[in-house]
Amino acid sequence: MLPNVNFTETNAYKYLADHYIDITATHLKDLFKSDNQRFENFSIRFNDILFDYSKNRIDEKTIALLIQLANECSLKEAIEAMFAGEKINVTEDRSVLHTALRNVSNTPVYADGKDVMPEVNAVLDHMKAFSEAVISGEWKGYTGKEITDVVNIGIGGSDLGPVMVTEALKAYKTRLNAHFVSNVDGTHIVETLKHLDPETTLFLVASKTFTTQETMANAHSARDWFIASGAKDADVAKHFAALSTNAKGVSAFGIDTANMFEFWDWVGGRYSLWSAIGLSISLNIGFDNFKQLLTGAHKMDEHFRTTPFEQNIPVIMGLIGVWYNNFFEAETNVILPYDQYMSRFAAYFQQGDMESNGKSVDRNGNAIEYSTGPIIWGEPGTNGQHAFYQLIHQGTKMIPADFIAPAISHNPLGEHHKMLLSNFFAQTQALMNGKTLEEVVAELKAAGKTEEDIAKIAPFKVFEGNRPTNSFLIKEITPESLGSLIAAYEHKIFTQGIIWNIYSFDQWGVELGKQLAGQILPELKNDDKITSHDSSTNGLINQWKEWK
Ligand SMILES: O=P(O)(O)OC[C@H]1O[C@H](O)[C@@H](O)[C@@H](O)[C@@H]1O
Repeated sequence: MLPNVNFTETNAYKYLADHYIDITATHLKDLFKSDNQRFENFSIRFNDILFDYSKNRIDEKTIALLIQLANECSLKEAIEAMFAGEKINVTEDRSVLHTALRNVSNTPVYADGKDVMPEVNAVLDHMKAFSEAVISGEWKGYTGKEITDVVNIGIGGSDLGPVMVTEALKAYKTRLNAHFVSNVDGTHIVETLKHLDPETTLFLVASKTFTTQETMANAHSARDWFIASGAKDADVAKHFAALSTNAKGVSAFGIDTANMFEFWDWVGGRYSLWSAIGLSISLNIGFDNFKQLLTGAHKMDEHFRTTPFEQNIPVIMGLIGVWYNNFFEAETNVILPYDQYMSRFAAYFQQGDMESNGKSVDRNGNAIEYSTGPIIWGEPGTNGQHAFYQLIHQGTKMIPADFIAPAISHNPLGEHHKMLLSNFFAQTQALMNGKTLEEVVAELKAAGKTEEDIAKIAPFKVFEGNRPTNSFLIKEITPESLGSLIAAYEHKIFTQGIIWNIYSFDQWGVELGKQLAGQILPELKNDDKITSHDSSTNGLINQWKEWK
């Protein structure tokens, strides 16, 4: 059972509300001035990850009260409930056990009274054998040629994780070329297939339910393209594999169940990259590296489960997020990887976080009166600096930012990495310190500007600073460190869901649009004028019918 506490009614919440007034009276740079141990006090080393949260609008009392809040909301018990396989996804009546998928310690994990580890390991063995056969070239296409290209067809959780990890770990690429098709827009699959050869292409149809419209449409089009090349139905087995929980659906599609990689309903879509959904990752970076990814995540799982909250990275991340979300009324959280390979990291956690905690009903089914999940966004640095950082530095909104950078680059080209990292360090410093009017005036004077010019321009050059950041400095982006980092973000989402008293593992909000699209699709198949909807929807459909 998950705890059921309205966090706004806890003692900690009341203390935090008072404490918030004190903190807002203090500038972040002054917090540094008054504590020369601030970095040591507010940073955590975990293997090759340094998590520095000292540039946040917090002091020791803030952290103590936030931890009291976590305790009053029984976070510890909730963590145990998840790891123990309790059905904490209540509205779908399911356990939440993505942690079992990466349980490299192999200790038993129970769902519905049954140890899931033998099944988990059997699928991993299958993935290993398949990946090795395809990568080595032992697995041949229907005309006897080796596979050169792998196309993952999936959407949402069956796409974003594999894409993000494959990109992030491109430095570990095998000889296979990776492609990802997700959008039902025909352009996506047409553009992908244009450059591929059916004789050397392997399709992975990735869908937990095996009913998702976009994925099924793309899988059928891929199959048609394959058959149109002269292949026979019997050849499909050599070129299509399925990653799914739905064996019946897979057989009905015509994929050999020997080529089906199974997972289970206790794996949420957006937490599924660790499951058979990760087969594209295993093909693209090799199974051993995939295993390292699991190992890194497992290490973070252990850290989350056993480390006191004061030293617990996901718990601290989650609580600081609550602090900004519910006291400072920050609406978003920007993720800024200073690593080109991690360009899809923010997009991945847009689903991870927003689909999990974008909820407005609490665990009692009552409408919520406080703010829940933040809007997640972001792009890799330094591109973001030349696009949207203006608003982060000088806009009217507070935007807590996560900076992530590897100490060692996979591409140590000249001075590039030093330049990149100088930007990372400088940005967090600039956001914290800002620049006062006096500093601006002094600078302009030194540059020889007249009093008149200075008066005209100075106010626009002032930076208030006091803008919070977390920094993750990672020794190197390896499968293991990436696995740990992803798991830390997953558990941050969990922590926040517990505090907000919401169910983080369902996603009913994606249903309504699907349902209405199902009603509209038949109306698009004839030329009849549509009058059954509101005037806007009718107008749009009828104009489309005129133009199509
Ligand atoms: O893997 P599937 O079943 O194709 O689902 C793909 C996606 O569908 C919906 O949008 C949601 O349920 C997502 O959480 C899910 O990731």
